[in-house]
Amino acid sequence: MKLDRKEILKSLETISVAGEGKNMVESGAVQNVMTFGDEVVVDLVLQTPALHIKKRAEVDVMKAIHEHVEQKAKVKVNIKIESTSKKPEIKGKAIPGISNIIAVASGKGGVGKSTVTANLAVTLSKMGFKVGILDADIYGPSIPMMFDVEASRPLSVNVDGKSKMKPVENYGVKILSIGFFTQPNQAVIWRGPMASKALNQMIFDAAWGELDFLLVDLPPGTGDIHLSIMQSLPVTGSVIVSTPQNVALADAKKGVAMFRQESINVPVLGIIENMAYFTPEELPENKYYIFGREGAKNLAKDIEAPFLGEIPLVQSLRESGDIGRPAAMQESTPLEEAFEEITRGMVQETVNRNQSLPPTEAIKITTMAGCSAVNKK
Ligand SMILES: Nc1ncnc2c1ncn2[C@@H]1O[C@H](COP(=O)(O)OP(=O)(O)OP(=O)(O)O)[C@@H](O)[C@H]1O
Repeated sequence: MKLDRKEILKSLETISVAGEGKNMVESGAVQNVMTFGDEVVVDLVLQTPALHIKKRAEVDVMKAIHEHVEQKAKVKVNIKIESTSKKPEIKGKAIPGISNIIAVASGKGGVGKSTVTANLAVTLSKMGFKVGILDADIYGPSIPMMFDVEASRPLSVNVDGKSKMKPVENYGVKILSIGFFTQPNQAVIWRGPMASKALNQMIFDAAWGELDFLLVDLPPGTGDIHLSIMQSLPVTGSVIVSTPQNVALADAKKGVAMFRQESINVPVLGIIENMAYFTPEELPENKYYIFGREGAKNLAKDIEAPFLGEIPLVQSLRESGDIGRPAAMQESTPLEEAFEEITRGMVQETVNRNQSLPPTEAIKITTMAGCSAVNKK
């Protein structure tokens, strides 16, 4: 069997890379096509490290050649990532010692963003990562309660002759929250610039030490405060929490649009579906889809973002939040497993995203993703 290179190129003109209008040949994504007997090697250059786009490009190339040229051709696709000026760039000053800053956002309030943040943090810590949470929810900082440190206050420490805030620590997670600086029950009304200043201090004037992940629990919505955080902090990526309900999904979509707008350009590492279904503790097999079914999963598909997983609505998750001991700490439970799967996905997406960053950071985190806790399935 001899394969014709021109025919192969013609077949590749029928497909495009996800997110690009032009066909693969015209857009320059196809760099080279080589044939050896019944073998074809296609070299592709993509501008995004997103795993699902790479996978889709590979499958599309194979399909096009099998359908239009030769069904039995052995197709090999080599993919190289070459970032252009459009690539997500990290803005703001790098913070020494902090490898990845992940913004957790929701769009709508009350969908469980803080609950998810707290459980992602303890899961990352159990996996061996060094983790911090910056609770930036100026309207209702709930992280101190979820970690049972409401009465604590950050101490001042001296670092290289400068006085810095030492984060409060519990369950292996370092925490700074806007809630530490307000009285309980005091309504916090911060104007955008004031809140940004306080947040900047909690990041740049704090002694976080070495962190693999700093999770930022954002306020709900897509307001000024989000814009200033995104533009002043070197945010690696964002994670969006939504329930399957339409009103929550519409707001989650706005959140995604905010992260993807040109002036912000923070990659969306994934969508998490919270309160996916209700399960009574005594009847764990029963699932009631009270907010609708798979809404956030479908949203992820629509906007071509990874779906990281779902968390059911269970009473123990609410209770553990209220008593200040995140549910994912309880071993061998379905909730622990669900959070582990989601966390592994988030780490993997961070690794993928970091392929377009300077090697030091990417290598560091890639090595850790190989650790047994992260790979455990
Ligand atoms: N999967 C779940 N099952 C049961 N209860 C949950 C679940 N997720 C969250 N909750 C509860 O719902 C309430 C709201 O959750 P949480 O404070 O995490 O939401 P949020 O999105 O951070 O809210 P906001 O940012 O608007 O303050 C809390 O009481 C929490 O315990």
